[in-house]
Formats: sequence, structure tokens, C-alpha cells
Amino acid sequence: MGSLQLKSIRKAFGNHEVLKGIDLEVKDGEFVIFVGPSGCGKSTLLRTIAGLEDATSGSIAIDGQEVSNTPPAKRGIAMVFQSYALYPHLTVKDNMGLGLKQAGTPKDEIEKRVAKASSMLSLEPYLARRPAELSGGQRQRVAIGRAIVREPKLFLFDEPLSNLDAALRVQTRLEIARLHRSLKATMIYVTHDQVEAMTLADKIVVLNAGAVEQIGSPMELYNRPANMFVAGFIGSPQMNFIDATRLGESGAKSIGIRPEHIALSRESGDWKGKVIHAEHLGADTILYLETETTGLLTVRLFGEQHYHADDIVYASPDRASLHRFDGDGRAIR
Ligand SMILES: Nc1ncnc2c1ncn2[C@@H]1O[C@H](COP(=O)(O)OP(=O)(O)OP(=O)(O)O)[C@@H](O)[C@H]1O
Repeated sequence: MGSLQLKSIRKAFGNHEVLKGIDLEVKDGEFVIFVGPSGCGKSTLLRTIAGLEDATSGSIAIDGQEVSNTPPAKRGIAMVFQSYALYPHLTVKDNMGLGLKQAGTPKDEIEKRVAKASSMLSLEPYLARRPAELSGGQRQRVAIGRAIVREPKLFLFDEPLSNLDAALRVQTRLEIARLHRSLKATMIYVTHDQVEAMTLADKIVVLNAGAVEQIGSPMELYNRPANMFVAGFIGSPQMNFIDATRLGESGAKSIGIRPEHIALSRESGDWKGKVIHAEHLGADTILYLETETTGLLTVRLFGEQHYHADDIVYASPDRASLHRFDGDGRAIR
């Protein structure tokens, strides 16, 4: 079991309020990801759940039990950090088993759990090595292994992949997804990487300046963002925002259009414009246009497209995929 309930969590450092009343329900077995701009309070929220920071007010319950006054080691939580935090003088095996040893777990039980975790993470060949003799990806797997052997109610991950190179990030991301499926454990994960959030999460929590902007599945956030902040934050390249009056749309202040919801033609279409810059990515082509009607417009086309800077083009939005926002930036349904 590993459910989590946060009620009105507030946290201030001095008179700087970093968390401004966070409410959240995490179900047993859910994979929940916190995203948001730098400094919005993601890590502070995670550390508060772990007990590494004390909330200024509010309540934290794990499996229905209030834990606000429970020390970190007694909360049934295991945390994986960006920096791995391994002991350099201990072998992989001893790093993984240390927490259990300190908790007085019998030796054969430690052996069994370390063997199982190292098999899950393909770490068997490295058990006798020290952290300095491992790659960054292997070190992070040891850090994850150390969390697994504790059989926690909750796994907390603080940007675990951000020290890895691009290829290794993808590989380790897949491993974490697989691990979540096989352990059926509750995982809470902080990242600033959109793709990680979209691909791993059952539920994404979008934070902004210490408050929740929206909570939903990746596709809910993508298809039905509650406001312009979420609309602009989720999706890459970013959604285009156009003043509604320029499009003759009454009843809305801004219109949002995702770059992938715009078609392009050399002959005809809704908005005539000029290509400012073209990014040919192979699988996709990203074009930056300047049109008289919309101003700057980002367009994402599938596959290789032979558009280049200074080409004159016509852009046409998919009318069914427009997002409408009111003067306060809230989505109009
Ligand atoms: N120990 C501390 N003392 C004072 N201020 C702090 C402390 N820890 C964090 N803060 C401040 O709290 C705010 C939120 O920090 P936090 O690390 O939670 O943000 P974040 O969303 O995780 O950012 P990033 O994506 O850059 O890691 C920041 O303004 C930060 O400077």
C-alpha cells in the first residue's frame, strides 16, 4: 500500500512562501510527476513529503496515517536523488544493502532483496565494484536499487536522470517505466523534462510559483489545459497564442493553437506569411513563420519538408483544435 494525501501544505523559508497551500491525492500504485518552471517549489514539495523539510502548516498522510511529525526514516519512503548519493568506499552490493543493515534486517533477507533488485536492474555484474568504477547510468541504477530493497510504500525521485546524457536518459526512463509496472509501487517524481513527464506519469501536477495550476493525465493536460500557463508549459514546441481580435473571434481574449495543428501550403490558405527559420529534424520539420494576421507562428510538420527561410507560405489552423482563453487566461469550454 502507498497512498498519499496532502492537505493545504504551506512552506516558507523566512518570509518567502515557497508552497502556497498544496492539495493532492495520490492513489496506491500511481506514478505522479511534478513539473513546473525552475524555482516553483517542486523539490521543496518532494522534500516535505519525505520529511527532509517541515511544512509550515498543512497535513501529510501516508495510507491514511498523519506523518507530519514522523521522522523521514519512519515514513516508509525511499528517495532517489539526482546526485546518486552513494558511499564511495562501499561496493555496489554494500551500498544497496546498507539501509537494511542499519535497520537491523537479517543478513539472509538483505542478500535476498539485493539479489532480486540487482537482477531487476541488470546490476549483477557490478556488485563487487565501487561507485567510481561505474558509469553515471550504472550509478543511478544502484541508487534506484538501494531504494527498491527497502520495499518502501512510496518512491520519491528528484530529477533522477538529469545528470545522464540523452541516450542514457531514454534508456533509464524506460527502465523506470518497466520498474513501475513490475513493482506496482507508488512513485512521485520531479522533473523539468516534458518528455519524461508525458511518458512516465499517470498523473502530472503542474506547479507554478508554489501553487497547483492543474492536475491531470498527460493527455488531459495536452488536450484540455485549464489555463494559458498549462497550455504553454505542456507541449513542445510551445503552443502559439494569438490575440483573439486579430482572428475576429469574439468571446475570447486569446486563441491557442498547437504547432502540430497548423497545415501549410505554398498555394493557398488562411494566413499568408514568410518562413523566418526552418529546423529540419528528420522525423519532424519545425517552421517559424511571420504572418500578417497572427504575427510569429510556430508550425510543426510531420517528416521531411522542403520549406526554407524566406519561402512565402499559407498557414491554415485546424479549427476543431483551437483553444480559447478569457482575459484571466482561463480556458473557455
Ligand atoms: N533551504 C532553503 N532556504 C531558502 N530558500 C530555499 C531553500 N530551498 C529552496 N528555497 C527556495 O524555494 C524556492 C523553490 O525551490 P525548489 O528547489 O523547490 O524549486 P524547484 O521547482 O525544484 O526548482 P528547480 O527546477 O530549479 O530545481 C526557490 O525560490 C528557492 O530559492
